[in-house]
Amino acid sequence: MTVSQLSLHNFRNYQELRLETAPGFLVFSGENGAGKTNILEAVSLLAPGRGLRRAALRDMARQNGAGDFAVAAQLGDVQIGTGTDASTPERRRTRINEATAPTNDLAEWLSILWLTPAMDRLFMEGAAGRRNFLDRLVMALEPAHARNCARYEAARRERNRLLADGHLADMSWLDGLDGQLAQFGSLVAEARHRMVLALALLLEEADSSIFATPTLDLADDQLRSEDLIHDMLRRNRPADRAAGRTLRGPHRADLDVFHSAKQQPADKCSTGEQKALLFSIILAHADLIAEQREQRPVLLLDEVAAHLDPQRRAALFDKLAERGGQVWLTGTEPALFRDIPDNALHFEVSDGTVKLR
Ligand SMILES: Nc1ncnc2c1ncn2[C@@H]1O[C@H](COP(=O)(O)OP(=O)(O)OP(=O)(O)O)[C@@H](O)[C@H]1O
Repeated sequence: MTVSQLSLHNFRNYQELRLETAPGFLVFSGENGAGKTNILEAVSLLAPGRGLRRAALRDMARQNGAGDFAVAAQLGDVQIGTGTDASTPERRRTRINEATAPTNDLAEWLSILWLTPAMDRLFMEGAAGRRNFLDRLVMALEPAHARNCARYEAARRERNRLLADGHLADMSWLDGLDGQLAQFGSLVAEARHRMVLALALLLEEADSSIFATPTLDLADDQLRSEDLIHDMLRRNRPADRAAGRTLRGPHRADLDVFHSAKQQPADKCSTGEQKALLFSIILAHADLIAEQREQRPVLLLDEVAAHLDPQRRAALFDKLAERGGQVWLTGTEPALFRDIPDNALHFEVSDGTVKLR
């Protein structure tokens, strides 16, 4: 499935926009602040979660607009849409084929992944960013992962509240929450484990001549079965009570990435090498989606071309073209996309308007 039409209403610097798109490459160029990333962010909202900037919904609504916003897409004969109402700007609403639907159901329709300049620091910063990236990779493969993560998080929040309040007279409540954490935590951890194993197999065979090949590992990966998680939660109750929160569990998972050839952890690699590791992961993951979901991903690549030398840039375009799917690319200079396949659609973005070049 790919996006055949994108419509925006009061989203960031777009009052109204309707864009006819096609499978393959979609290139958006224009000067700084024109609204290129905003388009990619809009597409990223067609997946569960907070989108590629992880921004608050309120910030996405156009300033000086009515306070609401809408992003809608046509996927062949399927219509999906998400946004807010002016009366409830903090609440996201989603519609699939004109019927209200849980936002997590969006994962059933599109496998969306992105790389943004902010992700250049993915390996340097805390585990939360990598966990988020990991869960996106899993969700693009197994749509149910979005729902399982949400259920785990809801149970964890509730358990943390109980631990922080110290109202533990009703132990059966805590028992029930531990059961839920173990059940959904196990589904989350098993899905991450499956994806990392499958991706590692593809990465072993990947061509490492252009982009460095990583090996992947999951921290605390033994803690996967429902029974093990349940036992751990029971044993950790005194420590959790003292801390007022759940100290251990799948919410602390981390994705460890190593540069295979250099035998170095990713955070010790150069900026360019780190970016190359991310490209390798994204490309292998696109193959995994094709293999397991029999569809191609929608890739949102924000300003990736500018940071590659011409040879690597051309190699990236080739590799993406081989894989098919839909690739949304941004850059300030149209010249950056000279080596892109002929059938690409080039758009010029200027101050919240988009024109076909
Ligand atoms: N809620 C909003 N309402 C109106 N305008 C907004 C809103 N949020 C952001 N903007 C505007 O959108 C513009 C930024 O758009 P975007 O980040 O898409 O630019 P870009 O073309 O990707 O730029 P760059 O090349 O610098 O990355 C800025 O001018 C910003 O002020």
